[in-house]
Amino acid sequence: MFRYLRKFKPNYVCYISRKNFSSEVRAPVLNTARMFKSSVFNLQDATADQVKEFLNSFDTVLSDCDGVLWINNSAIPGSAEAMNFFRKLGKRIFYVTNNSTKIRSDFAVKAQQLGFIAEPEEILSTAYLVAHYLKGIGFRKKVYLIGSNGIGDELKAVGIRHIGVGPDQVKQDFKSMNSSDLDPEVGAVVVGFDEHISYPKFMKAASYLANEQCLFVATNTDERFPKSSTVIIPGTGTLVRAVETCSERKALVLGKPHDYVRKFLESFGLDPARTLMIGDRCNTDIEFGVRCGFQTLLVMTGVTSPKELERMRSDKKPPLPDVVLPKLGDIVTLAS
Ligand SMILES: C[C@H](OP(=O)(O)O)C(=O)O
Ligand SMILES: [Mg+2]
Repeated sequence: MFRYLRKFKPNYVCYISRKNFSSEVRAPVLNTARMFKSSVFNLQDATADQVKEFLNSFDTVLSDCDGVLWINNSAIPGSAEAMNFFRKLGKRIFYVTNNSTKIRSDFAVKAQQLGFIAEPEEILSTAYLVAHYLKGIGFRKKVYLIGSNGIGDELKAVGIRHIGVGPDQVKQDFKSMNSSDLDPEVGAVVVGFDEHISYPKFMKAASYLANEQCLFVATNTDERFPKSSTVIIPGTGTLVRAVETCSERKALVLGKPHDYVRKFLESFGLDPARTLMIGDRCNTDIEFGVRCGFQTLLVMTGVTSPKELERMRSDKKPPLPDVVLPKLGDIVTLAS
């Protein structure tokens, strides 16, 4: 069994065995990205040989979606070419997204329409993870869902009933809500992205969670969606933290950078040292890659701006990516 030693933080040295990328051992391994002798290495400064060696240093590509491949429904220029280029090189491809608004097959259709080669089985979305988790623990009750049909349909696909999708506006004096408004069969509250979020939904979620036996599961805690130029788009983390506050409970979060998605990926027998995690957000994508011992590539087309990265780098604020690129498509130009 191979064992690798790598300084992860100045006062933090730990080991990783090649096959185990448990978050208990947080040691990314020495790898080609390390050959650049510093983290946050801009691949645009690499020599042609270094780019070649980097491309030969991984067999599997896990790519985040929002902010790396597309923003909303517009592909980021060059990203489809890059992902299809990796596939042509024989790399295994997974799309690992904290987005919970679609079932896997709909994500695959969206990706194909934007020029990406993608199969449903290659999509790892948090809606699918929620259904996979509840089915895995033998959950038989009903879910009160703050979220979209993406989660609802994945739950239905594994035979789990749910209520709550869609608008739920304040009808009367909201303080007059009483237990007759609650469904006694509910045994879990799930929180994902919900454009119809409302005060009654917070009241219902908190009331169900007043029962300690009621499970509390969340898809992700991204603070914001990738920035548009002028407005801030609150992410799912906004909703999850609100329900945590009013319920005085902590959610089990299934998406990046947390344990459940890591454990799910372990079932594919990936070799951490030869896996590349590509992301636009350091506290989810890069953190996830570092926890798993993957190589990490940060692109500047989503949440993290060059200025923010510079600040993180000067503050030595982990997790820092191994390598960076302005946009994913640049890798094809560098390799040609
Ligand atoms: C931002 C996140 O998507 P991801 O960047 O993980 O694809 C989400 O849609 O909540
Ligand atoms: Mg993203």
